[in-house]
Amino acid sequence: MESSSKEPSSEADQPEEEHPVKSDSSSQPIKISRLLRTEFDAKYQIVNLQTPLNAFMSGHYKQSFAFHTLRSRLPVVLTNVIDTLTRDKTELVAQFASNEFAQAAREELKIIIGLISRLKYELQTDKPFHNFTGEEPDRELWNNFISHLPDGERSFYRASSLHAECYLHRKLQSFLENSIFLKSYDFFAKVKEHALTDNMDDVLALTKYTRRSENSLEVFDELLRINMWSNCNDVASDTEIVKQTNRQVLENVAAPDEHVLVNQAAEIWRCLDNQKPKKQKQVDFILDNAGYELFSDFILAEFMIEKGLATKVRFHVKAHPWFVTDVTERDFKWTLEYLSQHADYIISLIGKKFLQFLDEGKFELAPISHFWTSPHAFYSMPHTDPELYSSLQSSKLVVFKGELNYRKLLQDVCWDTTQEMSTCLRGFLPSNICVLRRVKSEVISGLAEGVGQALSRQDPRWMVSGSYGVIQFVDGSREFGY
Ligand SMILES: O=P(O)(O)OC[C@H]1O[C@](O)(CO)[C@@H](O)[C@@H]1O
Repeated sequence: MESSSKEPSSEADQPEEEHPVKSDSSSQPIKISRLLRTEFDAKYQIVNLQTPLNAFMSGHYKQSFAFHTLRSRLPVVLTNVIDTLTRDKTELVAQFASNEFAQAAREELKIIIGLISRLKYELQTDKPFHNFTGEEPDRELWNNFISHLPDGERSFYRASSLHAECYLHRKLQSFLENSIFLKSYDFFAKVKEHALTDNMDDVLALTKYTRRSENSLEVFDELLRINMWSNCNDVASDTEIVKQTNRQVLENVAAPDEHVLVNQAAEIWRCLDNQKPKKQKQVDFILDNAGYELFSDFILAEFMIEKGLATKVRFHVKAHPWFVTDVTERDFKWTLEYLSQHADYIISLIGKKFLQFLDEGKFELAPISHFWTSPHAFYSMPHTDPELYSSLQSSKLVVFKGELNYRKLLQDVCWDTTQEMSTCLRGFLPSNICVLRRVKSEVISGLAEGVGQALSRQDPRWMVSGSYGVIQFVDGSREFGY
């Protein structure tokens, strides 16, 4: 989803270009953008700064990844959706409408393309968020949220980027929800399917590697690292590292990995492997991306079940397509079916085993909650979705996968990198918490003193490249008496 095929058409469409010029005082090239505000910056009051410490991530700060996302990445996502709809028009009409209604479906498709173009224009011109006025099941939640945003934080570049990104993806989905013919269409279904089918070598390698694993902390630690590195769907295609890293982990799992900035595997192991036998030990996975990442989630969950670390793993999926590659119920089931029917015997066997786990209640799909596709940071869960919060309280460990979950845990704030994670959670601690995430934005906490500074000197893009990761743990036991 990262490549664009459209030419920018207006000033607001122009990507940020940085033209190297010679400064007067030295022969060093400097960037014009450092000297001049662009028309865009002036119009939308963008400041040429990094995100200040303790501020929300926002497109307001030009030197932030949030700005890059709003200015360059999200318009491309929308352009690609429009391109796909235009390209697949005939196929879609045939799939979703009978002959009798083909013309009406074509008209509707045109309207949807128009709505997406309008959303893109609103994004590029920092327009305010609009209420939801259709049949969205979570309409009230969203409208309530929008109405409580302070005046100056209700548009794309003024809002926190968490809110802006969530709003954009929610609006995109609402165009389908409110359609007649395309209600059940998923703009990103094919992208998600390819995220698995294009990576079957990795699926097979991981399957073979994890058969007959020992029940030990070392193996568990490896699996956590493999799983954390699998969180790569969203990382820009400039990072060849992404593909390689997982292979490296598979090939040389014993090697110390200085790209894992925090590794609390031992604490997670202790939390699950406490000697006291328990009748029920449930682990919850708050899933992120479909494809190879979801497969690697199944592998980690399988290990937990088979080694007695959990009696049940409950998977939380998104209520509807979300952030391009997030797992929905359909993706979850499609993945299991695809694996179980695969021509490769080993893959089909593992697919069938996972289906059996589902039958036996060792794997479970959690009830669908709109909280995961809301704009809310997780600390608000006890108030906005008390039922979900209390269901997580019965879990031994809640595993949060990926970047967006991490940002929601930390409220999308640019914390001091050494801030304790438990502080950043702002009281959100339904149970023990584990996060497995590649670092893709400036939101991070829990690093040792000096690590952030050293990385910034060595690699200024360390926070956004996706080539560093964290395996973090927050102990919820004291509070809840586990
Ligand atoms: O799939 P993940 O790990 O949640 O990553 C997606 C997120 O990462 C980003 O690319 C950077 O924060 C966001 O735009 C998006 O929220």
